[in-house]
Amino acid sequence: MNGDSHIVVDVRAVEKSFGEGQNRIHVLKHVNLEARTGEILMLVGPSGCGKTTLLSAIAGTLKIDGGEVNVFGQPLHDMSGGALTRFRAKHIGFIFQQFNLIPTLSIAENVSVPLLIQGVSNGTAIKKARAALESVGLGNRWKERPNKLSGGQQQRVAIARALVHEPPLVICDEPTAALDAQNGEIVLDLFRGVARSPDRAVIIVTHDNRIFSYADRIAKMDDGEIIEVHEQSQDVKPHFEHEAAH
Ligand SMILES: Nc1ncnc2c1ncn2[C@@H]1O[C@H](COP(=O)(O)OP(=O)(O)OP(=O)(O)O)[C@@H](O)[C@H]1O
Repeated sequence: MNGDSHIVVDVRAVEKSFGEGQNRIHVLKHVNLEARTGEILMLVGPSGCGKTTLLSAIAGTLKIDGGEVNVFGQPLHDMSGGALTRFRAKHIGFIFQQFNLIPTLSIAENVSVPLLIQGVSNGTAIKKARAALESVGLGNRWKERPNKLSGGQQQRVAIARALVHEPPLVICDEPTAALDAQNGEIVLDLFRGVARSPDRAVIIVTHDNRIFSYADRIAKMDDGEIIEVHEQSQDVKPHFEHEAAH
């Protein structure tokens, strides 16, 4: 990260509850968080503490009860319908826990979807999709359907799809859960490349302690609150821990 970084995600006093009456659970409790250009921000914390809920609020896929979510200066909490969809399509690449690949399309067609939404021609979209698949080590599988691929390979397709249109903000929920060390390293190096571009940022929710050294900052969450944000020196080259320490 450098001194010229800008705030790209500004989460302020965000509140979210699910359910009604006795079943109501308060999942986000006055959450404040910033993400800046040039960084990989990791969000960690125990299962059920609200990480995915917060990520969905930042991605604009979840309506919050209170507070503000500003992304590149745009108030997502005030946007709806087509404007929000268009904003997300252009600015945000997501990698969900479920890969959400379309089973009837080849993996190259799956990866080309974000480009087609932006009006890129079919031929150009497939060409770029194949290059994105190449970058995650699946260049020679481009014609195949998702169900022919392993879980880890499908996860890499989802990563290629999230990056293909070069969105300035990349948001990932457990992007390395199904990946071995070699592929995890390829993916984290791609994320680092994104985060080192001057106007881009990456936010990763993860339990995977093999990848913590790639974070510029780590935000710890517990029971609906951010309890600590810790800045990491990048003097030591980030590396993928080859021994899973789960
Ligand atoms: N759509 C929903 N309806 C009702 N409750 C929900 C909904 N989404 C999440 N929750 C609840 O909100 C709480 C936080 O869930 P969330 O998925 O954000 O946690 P998390 O920290 O991402 O967990 P994990 O690490 O296990 O993925 C949980 O108790 C969950 O059951």
